[in-house]
Amino acid sequence: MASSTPTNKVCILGSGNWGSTAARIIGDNVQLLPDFDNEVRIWVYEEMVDGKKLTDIINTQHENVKYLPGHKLPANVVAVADAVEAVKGATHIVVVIPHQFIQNLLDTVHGHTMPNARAISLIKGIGISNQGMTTMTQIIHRTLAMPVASLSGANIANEIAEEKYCETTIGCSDPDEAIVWRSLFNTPYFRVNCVSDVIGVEFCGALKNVVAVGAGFIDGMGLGNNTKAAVIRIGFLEMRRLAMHISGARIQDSTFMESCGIADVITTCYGGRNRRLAEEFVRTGKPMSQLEKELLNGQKLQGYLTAGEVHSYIDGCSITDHFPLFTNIYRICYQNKPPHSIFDGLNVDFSRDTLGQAQ
Ligand SMILES: NC(=O)c1ccc[n+]([C@@H]2O[C@H](COP(=O)([O-])OP(=O)(O)OC[C@H]3O[C@@H](n4cnc5c(N)ncnc54)[C@H](O)[C@@H]3O)[C@@H](O)[C@H]2O)c1
Ligand SMILES: O=P(O)(O)OC[C@H](O)CO
Repeated sequence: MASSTPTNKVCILGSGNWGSTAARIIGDNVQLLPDFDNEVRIWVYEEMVDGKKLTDIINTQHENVKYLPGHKLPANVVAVADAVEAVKGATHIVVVIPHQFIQNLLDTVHGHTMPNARAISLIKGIGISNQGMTTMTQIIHRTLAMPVASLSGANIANEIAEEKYCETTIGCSDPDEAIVWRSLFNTPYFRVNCVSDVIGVEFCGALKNVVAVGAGFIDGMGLGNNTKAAVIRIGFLEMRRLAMHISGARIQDSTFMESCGIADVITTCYGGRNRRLAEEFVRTGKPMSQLEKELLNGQKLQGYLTAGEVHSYIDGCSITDHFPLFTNIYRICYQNKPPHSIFDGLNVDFSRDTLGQAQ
């Protein structure tokens, strides 16, 4: 009996630590989904590794030896250096690059995507524009004019590549689309829960990186678990307050109780790169950008950039008094304030929210 031709095809834009881990999952899952083409193209920001192109290494060794060493990628994951070539024929586009590079990439593929394509953002970061704060799904939708979902959770990529059980959250406003995205990502060790709150999911993912920087400062000062728990609690409340201020009724409070919310704040404040380098920042006094170059082998930090972006927004709205932790973290990162100043003014009453919603 002739098998029907698959109507769907996945492309992954980004091949860092998380992009490569997502490729392992999706590469395996499409082989179980008759509606999906077996080939999954992954766009690689081309670079030379030990004298060879990273795309050639991935396509011959089936391993991203730089960003996810020690874990094989399924052979149906094909590395492509040209982003336009990567999105050709793709109906499902997974966007997973550090947020600082998003607009360039979208401008490159603009006009080359399929009319029926849709996207999902795995990025943890926000954008600042004349219109205020924008999420990654809003930026993708604005540039590529397609439906966009979000995925975020307590998801340290290396642990997922080792197939250690965890959860994640997909935010998708269309329930039918949510089922398809779930089928691409869900595995016995990577459990997906879908909610309809697209931007709530991504605000959680972006803002937790600022809290992670604060947690790293606490570790750098050697202050212990109770102090870190206080920073996590206050940070979580500031995340929620800022997201609600910006997007109000469009965000569901229950989203903060999903993996993308409380669970991610916890994992990131104990196991993430942003936490680790913030600890080094306190111990060595070196700038974050220098530590990123020295210690991450090409991987990128989002937290200290997001602290700057959040500050530019809340300062522009004259609401820094409502966000003392975010403000202190910004000043320690960028204004040479001492790490201990993280505790300045942490006496905001979150039980009576007088901030209101942005107009
Ligand atoms: N690594 C994790 O554990 C993890 C987990 C969940 C979410 N995320 C999020 O996923 C997103 C991607 O992070 P990652 O961990 O996959 O990447 P990464 O930090 O491991 O790697 C950096 C990537 O950026 C690419 N790059 C470098 N310069 C570039 C440029 N000028 N233009 C485009 N790309 C360039 C590199 O080739 C590399 O693929 C981030 O928003 C991150 O917060 C990461
Ligand atoms: O390593 P980080 O700090 O970028 O955090 C990784 C993930 O976002 C944790 O969920």
